[in-house]
Amino acid sequence: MALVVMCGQPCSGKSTAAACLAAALRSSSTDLTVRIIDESSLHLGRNDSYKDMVVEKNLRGVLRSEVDRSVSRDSIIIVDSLNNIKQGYRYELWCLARASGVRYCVLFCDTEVEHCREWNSNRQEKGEPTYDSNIFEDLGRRFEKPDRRNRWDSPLFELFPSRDGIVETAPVIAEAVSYLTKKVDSKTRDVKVLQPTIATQTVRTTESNSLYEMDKATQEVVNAIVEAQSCGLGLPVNKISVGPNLPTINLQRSVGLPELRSLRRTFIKLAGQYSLSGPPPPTDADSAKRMFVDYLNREVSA
Ligand SMILES: Nc1ncnc2c1ncn2[C@@H]1O[C@H](COP(=O)(O)OP(=O)(O)OP(=O)(O)O)[C@@H](O)[C@H]1O
Repeated sequence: MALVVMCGQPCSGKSTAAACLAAALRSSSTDLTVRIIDESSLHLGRNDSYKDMVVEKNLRGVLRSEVDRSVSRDSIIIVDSLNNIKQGYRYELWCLARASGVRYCVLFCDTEVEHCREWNSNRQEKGEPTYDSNIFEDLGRRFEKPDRRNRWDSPLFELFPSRDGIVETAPVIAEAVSYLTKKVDSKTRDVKVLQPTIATQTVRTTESNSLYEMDKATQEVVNAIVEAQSCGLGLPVNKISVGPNLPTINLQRSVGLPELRSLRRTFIKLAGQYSLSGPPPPTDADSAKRMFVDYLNREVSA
């Protein structure tokens, strides 16, 4: 149905605004599916995700593949991340929306950087996770303000959190809700539903596909282990098959779900990093499963 891209400086109020928009959308219609995708929903920490270009690129890849998988004609997806780079990121998200033929908009928290800095340091007192100051300053410098003349920054809804605060009843939130939920008919000219083109479909089938396949295939391997272990009442289980012509999983000890999740995350990160300097991650499910099973057999050898 729609993709909403949050955008703003670090600690500018994006998550607060995303939550207000989601609440306003949900109260506008009870049968609307609204989902927020952010770093924490993918178990990614702020400082770890932005400490250098490699992990930052990896974070973008993971978020993008999650968006690619989730965006659909019957739900509203809100991507709550910095989305600070126009060409490298907002443009790619716009391409994903276009490839899926859904509505698209950007909700910008236009907060002056000195307020963001102050709110970031106030977070410490509230016991919330903060950005380290070097990471905060670096992200602040690199921020590329959205410009409504760009297709990928349009339509642009702007909030001014330091001046107006952020509330569910803000007029801009109401405008965004109306844009996102308006019924489109032949007379509705102010709502754009993006149409796929060959170019945007190609974007979908390249890098995001690799990450998507990797994500899905590794999840299937984890499910197979969890299922086999639950049948074996928590004892180590060997020779778990995940498909014909694939190596079997031979774990020397029983591995709990949190450890499996963490191994899976590390594996996906490593595969993403490898793809920066070498070949791209595997695009087919079997290769991804083979690599992940080999990795698990090596990592859980004692
Ligand atoms: N208008 C405001 N006035 C004062 N503090 C605010 C305001 N809006 C948000 N904050 C505070 O700023 C902090 C960051 O808010 P929020 O998490 O919404 O920002 P964010 O842009 O999503 O941050 P991040 O970049 O870490 O994802 C929170 O502690 C929040 O309470």
